[in-house]
Amino acid sequence: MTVKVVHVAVGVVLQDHKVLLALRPDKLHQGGRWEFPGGKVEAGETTAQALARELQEEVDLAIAGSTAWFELQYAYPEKTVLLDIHLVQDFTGEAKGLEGQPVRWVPLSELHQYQFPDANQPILDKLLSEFGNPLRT
Ligand SMILES: Nc1nc2c([nH]c(=O)n2[C@@H]2O[C@H](COP(=O)(O)OP(=O)(O)OP(=O)(O)O)[C@@H](O)[C@H]2O)c(=O)[nH]1
Ligand SMILES: [Mg+2]
Repeated sequence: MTVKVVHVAVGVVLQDHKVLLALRPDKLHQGGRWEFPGGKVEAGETTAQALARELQEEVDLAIAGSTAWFELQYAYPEKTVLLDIHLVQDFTGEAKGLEGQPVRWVPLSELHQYQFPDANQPILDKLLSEFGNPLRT
């Protein structure tokens, strides 16, 4: 049996040791968890294009570009996702939840207080190991 894999562009948007999180509405898959903004890559789009579109649509940020960071595949009971994670450090605009969702700039040192989709643990680990060094400000 072939499993359909949903390709998702995920943006880790960083500014001053803070990362942008948005709360997934309860009715959605993994609802009530805090996510890195992003969404499904549509036919004919590159991941970077999909990410730029999603960040504009969801949190009102215009990004100047993004850097592919790493990918991870995760099998939820109901679907399998391929998270294509990009770093974003160059953008304009003030982040706001255009779909009514709360958004927050969260210091890396406070990430452990948030609940994320089950697939996200490797993203959090890598974020803290590469950017979370409190000795470097
Ligand atoms: N955006 C985002 N999606 C994630 C993360 N972690 C994770 O497992 N996902 C999963 O990736 C899938 C696609 O994300 P999405 O719901 O944002 O897709 P989308 O914006 O295109 O939504 P739509 O289909 O309602 O238009 C969801 O099943 C979601 O649970 C994350 O950190 N950010
Ligand atoms: Mg989305």
